[in-house]
Amino acid sequence: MAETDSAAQAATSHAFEAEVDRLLDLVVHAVYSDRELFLRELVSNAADACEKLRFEARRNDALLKDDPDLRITILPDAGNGTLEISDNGIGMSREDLQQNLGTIARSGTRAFVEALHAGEEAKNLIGRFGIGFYSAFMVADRVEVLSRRAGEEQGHRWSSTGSGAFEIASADDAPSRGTRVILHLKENAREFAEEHRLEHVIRSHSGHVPIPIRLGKDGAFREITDGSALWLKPKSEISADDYADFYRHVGGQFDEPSITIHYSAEGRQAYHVLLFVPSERPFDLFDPERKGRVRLYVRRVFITDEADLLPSYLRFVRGLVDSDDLPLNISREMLQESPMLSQIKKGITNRVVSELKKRAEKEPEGYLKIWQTFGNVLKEGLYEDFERRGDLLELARFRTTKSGEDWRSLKEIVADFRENQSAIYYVTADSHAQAAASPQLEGFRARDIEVILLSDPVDHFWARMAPEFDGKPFRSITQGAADISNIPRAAAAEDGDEAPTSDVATLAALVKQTLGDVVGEVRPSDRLAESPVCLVAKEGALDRRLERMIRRQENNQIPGTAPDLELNPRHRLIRHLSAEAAKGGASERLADAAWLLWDEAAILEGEAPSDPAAFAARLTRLLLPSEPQG
Ligand SMILES: Nc1ncnc2c1ncn2[C@@H]1O[C@H](COP(=O)(O)OP(=O)(O)OP(=O)(O)O)[C@@H](O)[C@H]1O
Repeated sequence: MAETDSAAQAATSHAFEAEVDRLLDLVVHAVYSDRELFLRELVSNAADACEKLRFEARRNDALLKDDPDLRITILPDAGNGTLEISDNGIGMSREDLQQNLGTIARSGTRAFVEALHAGEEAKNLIGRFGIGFYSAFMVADRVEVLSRRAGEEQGHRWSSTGSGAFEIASADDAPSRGTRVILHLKENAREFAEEHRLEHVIRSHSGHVPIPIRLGKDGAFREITDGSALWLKPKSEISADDYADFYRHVGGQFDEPSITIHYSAEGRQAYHVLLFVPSERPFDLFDPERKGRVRLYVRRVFITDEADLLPSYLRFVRGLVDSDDLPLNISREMLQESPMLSQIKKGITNRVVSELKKRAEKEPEGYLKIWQTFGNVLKEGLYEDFERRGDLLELARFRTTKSGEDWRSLKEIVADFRENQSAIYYVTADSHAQAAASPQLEGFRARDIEVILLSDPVDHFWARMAPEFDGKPFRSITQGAADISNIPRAAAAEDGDEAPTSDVATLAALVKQTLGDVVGEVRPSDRLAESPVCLVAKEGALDRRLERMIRRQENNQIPGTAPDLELNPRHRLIRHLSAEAAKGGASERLADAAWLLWDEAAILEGEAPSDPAAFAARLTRLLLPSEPQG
């Protein structure tokens, strides 16, 4: 047999991947008060290994063979200062050991390393991301892993002191199936060889792992947890702590769940659901893949956490679904097509959305925290899930020109509509401050019309698809003609005089003639109060800020659309220039002024003048006292 030849027998030494080495160096030296969490990580791995075996045994029950009862065993030895965590799960081959325990395969650990690069301190991060297997080195100065992959003849020993390298050798004392992780405890971590300490840690962090855990001493074993499925127990028997503990195991999270959703569906299909909305952002929330991690079980057998049971805008939800009806031998490919699974997806998506709505109604403050944490992910649903768009709009909370530090729902915004107001107005920008400083807001403020201030990148996308809420369309205030002239101005007394309409029309025509095709239309504005000018995207064109964002992404390869320029007839400058235009017609001075108005509007948008040299020359000409005549 190939495995028993002398090459395979030899011990080999391998360097840790550079990132692991760096990570271990930090872990070994970290003064981290919650280091007991190493046990949860190792128990979680052992449980996963048992669940993987159960999955593979669906097709090949010989794998379970003479040892069908899956279990995790914790074996302390205070005399020798060791602690062993063993399982009779899937086990690891030589290649598995080398690959899994020498590199960074795990997304949580990768996120940890990235945050370290970003300058955060290791001890603050361990609690937030977890570092999986490598956390063993918080309490051990040497770790041995003896493992035999289910169905393979040869077992192996992996060992390391956590600095630089690890060794792998063939080992006859490996378990007949599964893995033994042996920790040689550091002097200051001997407490983890004490039975009562271990029992406490297991109960408080791993009490609901769905594989039984037993604690051994002198050849005798005591069952600490029975591995029963928490999700199948009646709610009345489960405490908040039980749920939180299970959530951390199943979700790989370290916080408290903010919503727990536990129910069984009956009827056309029977399935059991235990889902959690976290209170903190999972580290992989903005992974480009945008995948969720809800686990799928079939009759208590873990099948996969890649079944995409929820739409990607709910990817922050953690937990599991256990189906009574799906066939146990379903392949991952068949899952994609399964109508039964689509029904489950629909059912649980509706349930999560309705639980969020319930929370929003019953506990608005708690809900607001959830929105602040996950709102920018939920908003992706506004353009991805048309069916539930109405529900998601109800869930949305916004900062507006009237909200101050508070957040407003669309229902509240519509309830406070001004007389004659027919649309929900919004402005998008790269930041909240920039949105709030938009000159286009002035006319809306003067009329006391509330405008939603949007500054998440995702806002540019959903808002422009112009959905409606409660029959009211959404309108960007930086786009199209403003239809607010029939809403009375609240601060009419403070307004200056308006330039005569015909004078403004003359000025507008002159500006258009001077600027030519760079500008769309030039017209008097309703939306301004303090600023003399502003730019507005054409109706039907892209919103200006979205266009700018897309142009930046495409390296300005796509042509922009010429925006309209609006003039504020109440502004002294426009009054003055209108009068001058009406009196004298075109002049070099008015041509300079036309271009400067255009540049001023761009500057108000946070853009640079299109031709800085020409801008500077015109400004200089205007600032110089006029040359004496004759
Ligand atoms: N007891 C074990 N039995 C079998 N394989 C194991 C065991 N412990 C660890 N492994 C393997 O080592 C890999 C790395 O483990 P580690 O704890 O670092 O991350 P992880 O468990 O994959 O992370 P995550 O919790 O994100 O799934 C595991 O994915 C698994 O393949």
